[in-house]
Amino acid sequence: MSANDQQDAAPMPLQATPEGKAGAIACPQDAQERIARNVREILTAVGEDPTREGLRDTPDRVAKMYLDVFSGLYEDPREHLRKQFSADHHSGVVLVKDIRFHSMCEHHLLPVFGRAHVAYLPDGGRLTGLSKLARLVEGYARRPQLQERLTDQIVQGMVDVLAPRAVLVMLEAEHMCMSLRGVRTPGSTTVTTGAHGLWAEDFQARQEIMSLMRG
Ligand SMILES: Nc1nc2c(ncn2[C@@H]2O[C@H](COP(=O)(O)OP(=O)(O)OP(=O)(O)O)[C@@H](O)[C@H]2O)c(=O)[nH]1
Ligand SMILES: [Zn+2]
Repeated sequence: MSANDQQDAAPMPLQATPEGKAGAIACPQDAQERIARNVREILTAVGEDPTREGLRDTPDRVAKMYLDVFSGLYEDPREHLRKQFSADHHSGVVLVKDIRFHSMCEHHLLPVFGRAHVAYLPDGGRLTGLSKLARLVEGYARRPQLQERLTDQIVQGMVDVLAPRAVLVMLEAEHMCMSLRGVRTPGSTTVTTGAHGLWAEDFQARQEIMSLMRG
């Protein structure tokens, strides 16, 4: 592959998922002010004084924080994959391991963090930039999420844009809602996988990629 091979892929229409959540939504104009107002209310409700010096700017800080950690709602992460290269004759596995990500559990709005391993088998015609796979993970992670949905959206995003022969995604993550509160099991890790194409159908082939991911 040479630098001259780099090209923008022809735009292809992206299908909305049944939940309509794969793409971008518009950020409400008054989001910052509304979040801040409600954080002030939470502080008051727990018996704090939101006007004391240390808390005075907290509602605004928290509002900015939420708009940052949920910024993936306002982009279609699949757009990153449109930057493509001609694959020449490469038809082997492309695996990006250990993509660190942070997300937010949609049940408790507490952080989920871990590593994503993302692999695909190009169709012989299309490769995307390696960093774009990490950007895809990041875009879907920066939303209120379930780990299973995050996994599936990453798989589907790659299928939608790259039309690969196979995709395998594995996420290993710790949920603060399980360590900080509730059952209180710090250090436990949840592993989820999602597969498409050859790696969904062929157990042996899937095991080979999983051992590369874990190796
Ligand atoms: N499947 C799945 N469950 C999740 C995820 N994040 C959090 N949960 C779970 O969502 C569940 C919510 O259960 P509820 O009983 O409604 O809430 P809760 O009373 O706060 O539950 P506890 O966490 O058990 O105290 C909990 O079991 C969480 O562990 C996720 O990404 N995937
Ligand atoms: Zn949770």
